[in-house]
Amino acid sequence: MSAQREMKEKNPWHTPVTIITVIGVIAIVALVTVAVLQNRPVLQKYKYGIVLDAGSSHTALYIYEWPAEKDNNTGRAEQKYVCKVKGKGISSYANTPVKAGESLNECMQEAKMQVPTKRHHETPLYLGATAGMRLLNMENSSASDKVFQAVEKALQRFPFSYQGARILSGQEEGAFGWVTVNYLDDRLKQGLETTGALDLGGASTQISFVSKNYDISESPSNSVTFRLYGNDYNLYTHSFLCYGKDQVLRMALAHQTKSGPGTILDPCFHPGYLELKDYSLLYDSPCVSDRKPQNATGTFNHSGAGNFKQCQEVVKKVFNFTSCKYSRCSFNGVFQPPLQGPFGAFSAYYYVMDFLKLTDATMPLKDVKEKLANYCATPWNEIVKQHPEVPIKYLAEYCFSGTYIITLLTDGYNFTSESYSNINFIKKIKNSDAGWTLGYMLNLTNMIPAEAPDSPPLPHAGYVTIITISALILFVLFILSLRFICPSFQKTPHIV
Ligand SMILES: Nc1nc2c(ncn2[C@@H]2O[C@H](COP(=O)(O)OP(=O)(O)O)[C@@H](O)[C@H]2O)c(=O)[nH]1
Repeated sequence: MSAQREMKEKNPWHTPVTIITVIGVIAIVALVTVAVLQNRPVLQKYKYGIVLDAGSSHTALYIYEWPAEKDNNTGRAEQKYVCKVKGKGISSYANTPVKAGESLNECMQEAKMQVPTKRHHETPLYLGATAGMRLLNMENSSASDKVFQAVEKALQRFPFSYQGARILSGQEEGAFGWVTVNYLDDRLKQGLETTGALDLGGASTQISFVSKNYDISESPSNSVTFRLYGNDYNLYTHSFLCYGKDQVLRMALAHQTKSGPGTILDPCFHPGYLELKDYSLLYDSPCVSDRKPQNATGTFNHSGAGNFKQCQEVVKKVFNFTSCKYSRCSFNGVFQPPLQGPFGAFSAYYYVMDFLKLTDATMPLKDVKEKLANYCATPWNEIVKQHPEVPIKYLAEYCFSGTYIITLLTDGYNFTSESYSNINFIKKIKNSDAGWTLGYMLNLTNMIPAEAPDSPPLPHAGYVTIITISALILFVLFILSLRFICPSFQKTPHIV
C-alpha cells in the first residue's frame, strides 16, 4: 500500500492538477493550430490569360498567370511564358494571308502545353496588332482584313476562350504600356508617383506620362483618364506612327537617296559597310511612299561613313520642328506637356541601348554621345569580328538606332542633360516584359479595380501572432489561478 502511494506521489501524471494542465495545453495547442491552419492561404490555384502581340517586325505570345481566388483583388498577374513566333510580323503576309495564321501555330501549341488542360476553356485569348497592321490597313484595308480573317481562323482552332483580334490605336498602345509598367512596379495599388513609359517599336513609338501641368483642354486627343485602385490619373500619351526605328531608317534612307539610284555614303552606318539595296523595297511603306523619286527603280549602293554628328543631322531631318499651335510641342506639331518623373524605356530602346552598353542611368548624356560616336566610327569589319554571335541585320543598324534614340529623346521629346538621367532602360520588371500586352489584358479582364480593394484588418502573420500570444497569456493566467483555487498545486509533493 505504502509503495503504491509512494508511486502515486512520484508520478505527476496522477494528480488532478496535472491532468487539468495537460488538457489546458492540448486546448491551447488546438486553438493555435486551428488559427494557423484555418487562416492559411489554401494551396494556390492559378488562372491564365494569353495575349498575342502582333508587332510590325514579329509576333510574340505571352501567357500571364495569377492566383485564382484573387483576380480582382490583391494577387498580381505575372508573365509565365513567352513564345517568339518564327518569321516576320503578320503584316508581312499581306499577299499570303493564310500563312499569317499558320505562323502562329507553333507558339499556340506551346501555349496548350503551358496552360493546365482544365483551364483551357476559361483562358481568354486576345490578339492585338500594332503599327505594322495600322500601316497595312491604311495602305490596303482589304489585305489587312484578309490577314485578320486568317489569324482568327487559326486561333479559333485552339481550345482557349478566343476574345478577338484587332488593331490597337496608338493611344491604347501607349496607355496600356504605361499601365503595365506601373502595375508591375506596384505603383498603382500603392498610389505612388507613376513612371512614364517610352516604347520604341519597328513602326511606331509611344510616349506616355502623368504631368501635373497637363491641361487636357489644350489637346484632348492626347489624354487618357483612369481611375485605378481609388486614384484618378490623367495620362498624357502620344503614338508617332512611322517613328518606330525601322520606318525612321527608311525615311532617313529615302531622304539620302532622293536624287535617284546610285551610291549613298551614310553617316549612320560603319565605315567599310557596303550593301546593294533594293529601291522598291525601301519605298514599300506609306511612311515613305510619297517621297519616292521618279527614277527610283533598281538598286542603290548603301555604304557607311560612320559619323555620329552627321548621322544626327540626317536623323533630325525626319522630324518637323517648325510648326506648333500649342503652348509647347515635341515634334511634327504634336502637343507635349512638361516632362515629369522617372521614365521606363523599353522594347527597342532596351535592345539597342543594352547592346551598346549605354543603359547605365548614371552615365551623363555627353558620355553616352561620346561612346556612340566612337562606336559609329569603328570600321564595319571590326564590328563583325567583335560580335560574331549577333545577326548581321541587327549589327549593321545599332549605330543608326542608337543615334535615332538619342535624337528622339533630346531633340524630339526635349529631355535635357539633366532629365535624361531619369530614363531607365528596362526589358523586364519582376520577370514580366515591359510592353502593352499585360496592361491590355488587365483592362479587358477588369483585373484592376477602380476602387481600392478592402483589405483584411490584419495580415495572416499578425493574426497568428496575436492568437499565439493570447493563448500563452491565458495559459499563464490559468496556471496562476490554479494556485489559488487548488492550494495543493503550490506544495511540493509530500512523500510519506
Ligand atoms: N537588336 C535587337 N533588335 C530587336 C530584337 N527584337 C526586336 N528587335 C527590333 O526592335 C524593333 C522593335 O521590335 P518590337 O518591340 O518587336 O516592335 P514591333 O515589332 O514594332 O512591335 C524592331 O526594329 C525589331 O527589328 C532583338 O532581340 N534585338
